[in-house]
Amino acid sequence: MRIAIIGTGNLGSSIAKGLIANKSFTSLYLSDKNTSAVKAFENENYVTITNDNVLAVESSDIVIFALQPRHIDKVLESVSSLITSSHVVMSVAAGFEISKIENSIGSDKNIIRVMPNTAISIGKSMTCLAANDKAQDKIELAKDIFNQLGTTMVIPEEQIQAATVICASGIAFWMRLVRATTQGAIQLGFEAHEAHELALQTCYGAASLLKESGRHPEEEIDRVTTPSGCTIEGLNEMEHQGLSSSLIKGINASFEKINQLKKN
Ligand SMILES: NC(=O)C1=CN([C@@H]2O[C@H](COP(=O)(O)OP(=O)(O)OC[C@H]3O[C@@H](n4cnc5c(N)ncnc54)[C@H](O)[C@@H]3O)[C@@H](O)[C@H]2O)C=CC1
Ligand SMILES: O=C(O)[C@@H]1CCC=N1
Repeated sequence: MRIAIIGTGNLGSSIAKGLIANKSFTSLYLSDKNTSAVKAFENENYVTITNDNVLAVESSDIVIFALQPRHIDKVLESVSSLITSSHVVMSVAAGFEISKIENSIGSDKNIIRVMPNTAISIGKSMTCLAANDKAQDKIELAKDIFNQLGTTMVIPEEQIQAATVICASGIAFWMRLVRATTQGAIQLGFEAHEAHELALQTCYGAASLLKESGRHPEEEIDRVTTPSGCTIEGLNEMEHQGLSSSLIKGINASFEKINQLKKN
């Protein structure tokens, strides 16, 4: 597979890191105006770092556009004449619909919207995929690539905005929960580095329990909450203060915002 990533900022460089760790390409072009985020990969085999988007597109079969929504239109226009019906074009731009990409490069081209998160750099992304009509038979190829970098789910394009909030923004939401736990632990007397380790491993354990047991979170909660014990005391206080409610409201606020971005 000859792959190019156009835009190697936060997400583009994370995808590159994951692909390089898996060596899942025959060539990888990393193209950006500013290549500082991928400088560390310059000596990797079969990796070319460049400022030349045209060279990257011409040298690849799969082109991943990891640009901000305000830049992607111009870049697509600048390379549209080079994109053939055998290319597979992937875009991670949040709120940027397939129809807009089709307007730039044509609906006869293979287009797949990909919504990963930054855990892709360590092969643990939750990546959602949606393809245009032409690329329905390329979705397996996209799954093959992104399953090496975590887990994939194919969804209708209408759900990509919601998936962005839950999975891409979700990384930030979970980070804040981990951070808040460390702040609580420091207040209870742990050193900051100890608090961080305690919070992190407990969070990892909770996610692993759900993944490996297949049980519902409330079933796991029932196993921890001793009658009249400290866990239910804390949990109920958190709910009185609106823990679940504020999380759900935050998710809805993010969703409203991403839908506004889509209209711009
Ligand atoms: N950061 C995240 O966790 C996630 C981001 N996204 C989406 O991914 C996209 C990229 O986000 P980030 O990586 O955070 O942005 P970023 O700003 O870190 O990276 C974008 C890169 O594009 C480059 N660029 C701009 N114009 C260019 C041009 N003409 N030619 C070549 N390169 C050019 C910039 O120099 C920059 O390095 C956005 O559309 C965002 O909505 C999607 C999922 C998760
Ligand atoms: O915050 C944002 O708008 C982008 C999309 C999801 C993650 N980062």
